[in-house]
Amino acid sequence: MLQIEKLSGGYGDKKIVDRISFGVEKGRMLGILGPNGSGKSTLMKLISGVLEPTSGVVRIDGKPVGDFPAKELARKMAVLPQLHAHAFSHTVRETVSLGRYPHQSGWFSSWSEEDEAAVQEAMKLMDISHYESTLLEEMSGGEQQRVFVAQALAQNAAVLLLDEPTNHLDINHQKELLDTIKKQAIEKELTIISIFHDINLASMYCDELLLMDEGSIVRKGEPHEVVRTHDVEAVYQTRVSNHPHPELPKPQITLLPGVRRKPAGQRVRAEDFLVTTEFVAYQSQLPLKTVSSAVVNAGSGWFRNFLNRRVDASYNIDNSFEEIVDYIEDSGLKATDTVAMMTAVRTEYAIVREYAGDFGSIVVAVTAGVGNGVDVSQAVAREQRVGTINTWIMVNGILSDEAFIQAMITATEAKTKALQHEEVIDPLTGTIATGTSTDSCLVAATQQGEALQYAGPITEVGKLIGTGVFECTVEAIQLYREAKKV
Ligand SMILES: Nc1ncnc2c1ncn2[C@@H]1O[C@H](COP(=O)(O)OP(=O)(O)OP(=O)(O)O)[C@@H](O)[C@H]1O
Repeated sequence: MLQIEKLSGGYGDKKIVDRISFGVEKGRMLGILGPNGSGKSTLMKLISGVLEPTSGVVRIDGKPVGDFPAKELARKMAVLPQLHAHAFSHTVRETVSLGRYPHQSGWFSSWSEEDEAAVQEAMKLMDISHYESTLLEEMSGGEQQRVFVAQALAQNAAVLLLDEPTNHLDINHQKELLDTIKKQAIEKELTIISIFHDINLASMYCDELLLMDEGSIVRKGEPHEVVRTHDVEAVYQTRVSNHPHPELPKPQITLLPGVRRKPAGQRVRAEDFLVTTEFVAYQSQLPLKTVSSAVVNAGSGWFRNFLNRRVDASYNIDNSFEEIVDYIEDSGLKATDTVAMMTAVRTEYAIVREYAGDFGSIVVAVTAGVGNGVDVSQAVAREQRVGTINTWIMVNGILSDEAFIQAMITATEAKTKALQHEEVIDPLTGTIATGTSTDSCLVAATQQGEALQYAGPITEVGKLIGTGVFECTVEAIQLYREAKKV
């Protein structure tokens, strides 16, 4: 393992790195993060011995690096520097072969099968074998970067120090390179320290991160301990937002631009909803932040078009997605900018109403078909049909993440209360229904105006959602029943 103890150093009298200590176990990868000039490269140079530390010690498996003869140290530790001395007029193969230098007693004279195998493997890993005879100056920046990483890998050292290995690489090659390095770390039990500018890549690939500022460690630990909004904002002096990776338990950050959307004074109004026999639709000037269980674009996102489309009760719901996307595009809208759900209920019976409060207002839109009522507490296998209750809540205000979730809960409770009020019965159990088997809910917000941190029934917006969804659902059920009688 690699141990760094109270390491300090810099350039002449200029102290850059100040008493830094940490350790990296075999098979693990540690990422160094920090703004420009924070001392990342200087720390790497102190670890690799390019710079003489003013104090502190670096140990490999307990032995101070100063005690290793130069060539032996090079067999233990490979370095990918930030800036490469351009070895022009060298071919790819020659450049990668330089990585074998520490393993040789005499220059090329002692080129062994082992050297050849290491070079071939490194070129294969970095996907540059086909460039073997190409001159470095004839390659792109990203291709050259892969050659230098191959050179470091060919060195077959147990410790790998990488200064921005993904520099110049496109996203696929960034992923390929880091996948390869990570795999090498695990399979060959390498110890890897790598500098990153991309916090998200570092979070995804590193077991541990170290956040530096002004030559010191601000925070060190697993990615979830380091990639935190507050620390990243303080160190990089920029606004960021932290969110989960869609597939991995690794936090990711998104930059929040300094130039914000102009508050265009946009307001969602009930009279701007289009209610026809074919659909209920709302088109917003600006995208609304939306959370929904729609058919198209479910989950969260920003959308301008909202569609609740009527389909026949016998509609085949297996291939509904593609069919509804075609329908959206045929209507002249962009599916990528549209949240769409469907219903077998007659959409002209939709209830759309506006409710005003001190903070602003909300618009509630409900279509309800209750022939398909389900008592959720007695869930049993049922035939799936498209008679549903679709509930939209559009908020003129800024909803926090909590508020989006609370708005959904409040709306669902209000819907259930409406079914109770209207004594909608689950035909299978004979008990009061709590919803239908295919209900959808959508909460959208302009993200302009007043900030609404919460949306439970204790809050003003929650009260409007509760009353609004209850009233609209009751009325929609009554209309549905009236229509059935005719
Ligand atoms: N050769 C040098 N001589 C004198 N000062 C240097 C030298 N190299 C770097 N410095 C100074 O040391 C400080 C830290 O530089 P370093 O390269 O370690 O930062 P870094 O975190 O790697 O930055 P970047 O993200 O820009 O690569 C900077 O203020 C820089 O000006």
